[in-house]
Amino acid sequence: MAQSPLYIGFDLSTQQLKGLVVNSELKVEYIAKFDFDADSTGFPIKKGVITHEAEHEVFAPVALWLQALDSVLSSLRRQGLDFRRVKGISGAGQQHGSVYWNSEAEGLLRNLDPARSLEEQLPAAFSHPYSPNWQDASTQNECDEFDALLGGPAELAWATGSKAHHVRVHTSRRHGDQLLTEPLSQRFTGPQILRFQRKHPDIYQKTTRISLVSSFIASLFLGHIAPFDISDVCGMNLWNITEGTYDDKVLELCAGRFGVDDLKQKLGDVPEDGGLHLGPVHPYYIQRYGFGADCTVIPATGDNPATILALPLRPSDAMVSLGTSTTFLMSTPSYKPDPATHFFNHPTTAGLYMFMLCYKNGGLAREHIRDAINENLKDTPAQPWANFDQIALQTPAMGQRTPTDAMKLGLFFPRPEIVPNIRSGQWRFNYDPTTGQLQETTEGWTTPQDEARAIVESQMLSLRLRSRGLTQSPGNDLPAQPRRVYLVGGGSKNQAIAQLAGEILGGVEGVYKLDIGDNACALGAAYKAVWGMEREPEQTFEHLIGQRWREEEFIEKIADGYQRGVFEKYGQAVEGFEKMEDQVVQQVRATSGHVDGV
Ligand SMILES: Nc1ncnc2c1ncn2[C@@H]1O[C@H](COP(=O)(O)OP(=O)(O)O)[C@@H](O)[C@H]1O
Ligand SMILES: O=C(CO)[C@@H](O)[C@H](O)COP(=O)(O)O
Repeated sequence: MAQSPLYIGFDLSTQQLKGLVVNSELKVEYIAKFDFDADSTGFPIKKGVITHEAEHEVFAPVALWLQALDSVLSSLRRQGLDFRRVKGISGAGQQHGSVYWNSEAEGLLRNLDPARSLEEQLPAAFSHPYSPNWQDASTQNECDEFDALLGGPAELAWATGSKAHHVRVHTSRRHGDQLLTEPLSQRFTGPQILRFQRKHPDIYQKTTRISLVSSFIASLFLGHIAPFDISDVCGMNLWNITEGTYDDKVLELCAGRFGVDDLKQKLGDVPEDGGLHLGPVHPYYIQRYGFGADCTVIPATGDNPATILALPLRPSDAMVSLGTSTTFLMSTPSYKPDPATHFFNHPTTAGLYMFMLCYKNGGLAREHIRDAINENLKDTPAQPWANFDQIALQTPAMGQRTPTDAMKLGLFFPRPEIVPNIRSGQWRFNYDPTTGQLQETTEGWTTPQDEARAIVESQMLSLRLRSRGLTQSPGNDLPAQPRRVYLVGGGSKNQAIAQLAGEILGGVEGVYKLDIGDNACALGAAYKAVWGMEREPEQTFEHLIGQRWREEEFIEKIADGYQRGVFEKYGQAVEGFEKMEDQVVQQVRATSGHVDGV
């Protein structure tokens, strides 16, 4: 019997490259991983990047990724993958990073020699050997200019889906006698290109094309420079989402004296079809690894857009990625941009958008409280979350031991936060929902115990506050809420967090975790390749994946979602939470200068 075709999704993220192989039935057959810090040779990196403290620059050596790609392919071959079965390749790239190619690039890519590695052959193709990373914080001035250009952050968000992400003085905090500066990431590509153009005008001039990390992956497989993907291009602050074209005004600022036409050439066209056949895989891969000549390259997208492709996500579903940071993703037909959130084109489906919230304080902030509780109890169990979980579940909702108690609300940001854009710090409040009275105090708080529930509640209330305009009533007089909440990432293993996520965010059908855990974005990229290659004319991604999706094998229900009464009580808490955030932002503005809108 003929074996099923296979499809590879690559995930080129900050700290690793993964290759994940699925068959037409969406079942994972192989996974290979290259950890940049642990497995690379010859690069002075830490957590996948190089940091220049003085200028707040964070960047990655592009040659590192070349080394990683040959290594992942070799690893898949060692595992026994028959590359002749692979009919499609797609990928997921860390968002916002850019790669700068020179005039030699097309020739070098076209003439790749299978006897030599990518790392041996391609470094000469780059006009600049480094890719600015999404954690970079060197573009304060450029972000200010981007935000001011169209009238303000809200106008830039309306045009491009996001404001320029940056911070001002409020990132500084006192630690004893020292003034520590903790810049936030200014991660969108447009301001990065503007700074590059001004700082290295000669190199900018010699740059013939600019790739995103996603289109860079596709370019390596194609053997020529691939276009941007329709979703990932929205992470640049250069693409006008409603008009479906680059925004000329923003390009004018970004290109400076080199001119818009020149920049447009560097950026290239953006095809609308996320399943487009970009072309066959380059002979390098056929001869070196045994790919067939009929293997096709499909546009690679950003890692967050790829994550929503890891399942047939419906517009009323929500995904929460509980990693080092927290990201909240929804697919939605509504375009409602706001300076605190991000909108992207959906990676596969015209007429849909991806809504994203990206928080810096996720797992790390929860770990601080987990460790404080273990220390307080003088007990660090083998499962370090055991005490945190038990206490979080024993604590009543909003810490209200009796119905007349005040609700306990807090913000817990050991690192500067993106949502809201604010310096690091901790704030605790009591809130009386009957009078609307809010008071900054720790009265009635047992610290750190009460904080276990309070931090999870705080993180989930922030998600509910910012996504409520996108949810709808599922009918039967139920309040607006997601149909399902899907958890991915390291924190999705945590039963207590799952339960609180359901109580606060709702989800009429419950809270689920993906079997694939932390490989969701590589899986989404592989599914994109399946769809690109096997779709019928006009068949949507959701339809094709939905038909082949085997719920019982791929996901697990881990908690109830909507509970009448509890959800409504958290509705009152959202009001208090919003007030509290406003108050804290005002306070910080008064004491340390400018803060962006919440
Ligand atoms: N059982 C658990 N309960 C809560 N959080 C957990 C648990 N196991 C791992 N985590 C959290 O998962 C995070 C790492 O998730 P992961 O998705 O691997 O991260 P990354 O975003 O860096 O890829 C850590 O911050 C850790 O605190
Ligand atoms: O900046 C963002 C999203 O806007 C990050 O989510 C990057 O996309 C990096 O992803 P990882 O490498 O951490 O997966």
